[in-house]
Amino acid sequence: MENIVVSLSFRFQDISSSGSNSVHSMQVCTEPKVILSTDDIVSLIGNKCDGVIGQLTEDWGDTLFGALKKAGGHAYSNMAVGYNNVDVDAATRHGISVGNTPGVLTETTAELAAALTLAAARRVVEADDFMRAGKYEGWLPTLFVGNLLKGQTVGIIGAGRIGTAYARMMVEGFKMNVIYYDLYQATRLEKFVSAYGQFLESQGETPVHWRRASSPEDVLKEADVVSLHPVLDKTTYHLINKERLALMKKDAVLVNASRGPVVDETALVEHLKANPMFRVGLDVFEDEPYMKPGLGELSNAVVVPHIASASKWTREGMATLAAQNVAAKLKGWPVWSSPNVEPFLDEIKPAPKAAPSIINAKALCLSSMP
Ligand SMILES: NC(=O)C1=CN([C@@H]2O[C@H](COP(=O)(O)OP(=O)(O)OC[C@H]3O[C@@H](n4cnc5c(N)ncnc54)[C@H](O)[C@@H]3O)[C@@H](O)[C@H]2O)C=CC1
Ligand SMILES: O=C(O)C(=O)CO
Repeated sequence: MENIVVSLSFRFQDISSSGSNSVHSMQVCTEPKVILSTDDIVSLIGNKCDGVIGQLTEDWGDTLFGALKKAGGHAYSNMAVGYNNVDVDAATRHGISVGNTPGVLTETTAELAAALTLAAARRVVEADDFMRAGKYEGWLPTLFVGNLLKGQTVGIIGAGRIGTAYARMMVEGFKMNVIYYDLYQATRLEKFVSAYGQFLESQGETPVHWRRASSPEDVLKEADVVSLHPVLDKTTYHLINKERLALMKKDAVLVNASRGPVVDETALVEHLKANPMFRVGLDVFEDEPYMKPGLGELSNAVVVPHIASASKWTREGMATLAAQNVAAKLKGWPVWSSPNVEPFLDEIKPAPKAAPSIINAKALCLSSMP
């Protein structure tokens, strides 16, 4: 009998009908309290638990991995692609695998970043408030004038899966040029923009272009819109600070759907106050669930509560991948080595007998397939 603790209630797909004789017992936490503390999770783990699916709001460090190991556990998965809340070295020391859920969030998160870009650039939330307050007296040439995106430059910091998907949306949708900064070359993105530029030219339209920047500063100075999509680690903590904000255009749009601490939010509040034409769209906050003082009162900030991955398809996909990460480890199955996780989402064909994404697979010497 295997016990798995799931620290949030959601529709859970059957992971136990995969041909093995072992029986899984699954406890889905349905506490009305939605954010669990470390103590809550320790008591949910109890003294017999084989694996846990946890959330990005939880602090998965030595205490929790120690408690899981003591309860006989050896598998953990974040129900998220980002895992800055997980001390992977601590998990490895305890012999526990750490899964995450890449790929199924890419387009959903990029779409919300695009929505925040438009909302901020075209002042959608301010205008909606104005309308509901009964202040609209008739069309005016000067009412809620914002920024046109077409032909401008979008800057991407962190051009991985989500950064690339967002860039493509802005290129295809608004014919924006791209400047990006990443530690690695975004070859797929470069090829796409080049090919799309050639297509536009063949239609007699102005082509789009891309440029790989040599520093974040380069992006911030040149771009009209900057969207942040890097991982959160020591290299990206407060990547956007007072000095770098000062480099941006006075009427630029900044979007953050990565992690709150990538931006020094206190510096951002001061920048927004001093530059009323500068606008931000924020899905994530430095001290979630709180905003830094003053941010909530600023009309040049659009703020939403970390909903970038909140589409039904994505949330079901995240749950499926997280469950399969844990179940596969408990069954001793190998780790999926392809970035394509679609085979795990097929509702007709059985899922591959593999763990979709294990971060410390190498450190734990887990075998891989295909
Ligand atoms: N707001 C939300 O609901 C969501 C937020 N996220 C966040 O987005 C992040 C990115 O997700 P993916 O695109 O799937 O990951 P990814 O791993 O494909 O992309 C991250 C990119 O950041 C780059 N990077 C790392 N350090 C950097 C640095 N110092 N400067 C510039 N770039 C750097 C990497 O080279 C990589 O290309 C996640 O780690 C997570 O924190 C992800 C999904 C939903
Ligand atoms: O997957 C992630 O990293 C998230 O932030 C989920 O929304």
